Amino acid sequence: MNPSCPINQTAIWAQLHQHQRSTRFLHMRDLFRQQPDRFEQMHEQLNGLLLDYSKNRITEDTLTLLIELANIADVRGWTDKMRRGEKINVSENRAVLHTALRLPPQAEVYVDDHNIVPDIHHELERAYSFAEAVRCGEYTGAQGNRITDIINIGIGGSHLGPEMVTLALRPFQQSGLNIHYVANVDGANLMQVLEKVNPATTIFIIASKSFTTPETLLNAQTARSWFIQHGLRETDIGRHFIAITSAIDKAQAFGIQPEHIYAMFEWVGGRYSVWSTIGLSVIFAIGKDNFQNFLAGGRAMDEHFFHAPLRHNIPVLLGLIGLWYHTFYTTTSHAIIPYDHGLRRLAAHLQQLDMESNGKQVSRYGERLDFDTGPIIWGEEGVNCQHAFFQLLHQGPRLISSDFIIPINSFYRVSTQHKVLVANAFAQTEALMHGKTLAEAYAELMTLDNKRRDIMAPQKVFPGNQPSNTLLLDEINPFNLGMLLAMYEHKVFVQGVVWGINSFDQWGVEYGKVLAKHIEPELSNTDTLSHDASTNGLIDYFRKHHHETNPA
Ligand SMILES: O=P(O)(O)OC[C@H]1O[C@](O)(CO)[C@@H](O)[C@@H]1O
Repeated sequence: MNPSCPINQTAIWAQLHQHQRSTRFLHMRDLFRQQPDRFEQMHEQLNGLLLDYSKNRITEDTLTLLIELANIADVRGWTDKMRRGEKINVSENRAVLHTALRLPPQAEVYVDDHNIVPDIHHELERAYSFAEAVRCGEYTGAQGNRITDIINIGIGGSHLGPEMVTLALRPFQQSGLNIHYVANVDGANLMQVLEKVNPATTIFIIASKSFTTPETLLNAQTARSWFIQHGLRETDIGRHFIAITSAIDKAQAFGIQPEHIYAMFEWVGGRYSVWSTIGLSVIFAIGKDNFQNFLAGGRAMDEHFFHAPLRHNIPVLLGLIGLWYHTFYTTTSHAIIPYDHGLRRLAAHLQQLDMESNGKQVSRYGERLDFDTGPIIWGEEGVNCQHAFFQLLHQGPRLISSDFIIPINSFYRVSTQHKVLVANAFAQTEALMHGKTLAEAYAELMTLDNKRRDIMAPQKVFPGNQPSNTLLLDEINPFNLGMLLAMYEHKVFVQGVVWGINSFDQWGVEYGKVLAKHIEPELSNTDTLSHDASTNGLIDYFRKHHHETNPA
């Protein structure tokens, strides 16, 4: 698509709107009745991953139209541009090469005539060696102590991906190291971690691509002061503080020694960076072999995405089905429901991945898009969410799509419990799809008198027709997790391409940062305020009621 032919002015766009109007009263219950082999027709498999997308408000015609839309939007062409290293992040004039992070050492990808693959592997090998030296006790703290704790200080993409992967792969943790994450500038986050550790046995990773993110830098400075106040010397900082950044000079200015700086690359966005040395905390936890399996899983999904026909392409199908709801049904949200305790931070990671990428209403050419784009991503681990917000999914008035992510096997050898977990997940997708009719509700209430039945039956109706995708994984292991995360990255990419969005910048985050910089000194001084009445009132109230307390 180019500016002269926006996607919403194409014939296929109008056809999809027409198709939505003519099919919107179809109930999935009937679609399953009419098409007994619906599961056979509407599932895909890749290695240890199965996607069942049959519980969606779609027919074969819907898919044909959506694939046509993907072709018109040139999803294939944009994918090729991305993997070849063309600067598709036009607003920042950058290539977008998180897929290169997953390539084997012998591959070649060029940015400005420079093959970046050896650089990637050089940095990863440095990270593997350092983590191994720490894990085996060869690298010690400044006072000769064995390292026991790693604290990753970073926010957004420099936090969410690494934390989520570390939690998810807990059973694969090889070291006795405790891995902590500090993201929030709320001092409570850092302090609650620091009170658990000994500075002489702790390594701080300052993870910041830009090395300018105020929250991260303030946390890093506070950690450094705490380190000195707790018995270590200024000269010991070099042994306990390391950085991952693309701003090497800034990390050095902070006092980090060059041999402890791991390079990040300009052509990878924060929310796509867990595959790079930003994943160092993960490497500390699970070691080189497991991390390489994680990369291999991502690469397997890349190969599938690059080569499988669109009709059988897992990220393409997920992207198009999501777009069908968000744009043509104008739904506003999509839930992520992993039935796995280890994946409890998956929704948080995907929130950033999806909403920071596609939460936009202007095209990559600067034109206003007058259709609905990126959804609100939210979610919680199953089954906890069943006892929290599932009521609204089952009987609330809104159409809300969701992804159920379910491992078939648990690492913890608790089959009996695991079957209960999985049965709950399957039951939810069935209930959401099938619902319960008024007649069925009346039939269930035979023992009540008629008056009571008339009151109760409507309350027991489940409209159903609530769409869901189910993703089954053999188990949550590094390879499968790699496939899963890369799958979501490509899903977001497909949607961004069709909507005509640049999914790789994040200007929306900048404005709030600028205003915070203005307000921060105003909280301490007595200058006259010139904001709106609400903001003035809040600052004024804070000034009157805040008690100054800082560490000695
Ligand atoms: O790694 P950095 O540069 O500190 O940035 C952290 C995060 O801040 C953002 O720019 C905005 O939230 C994210 O895109 C990024 O992941």
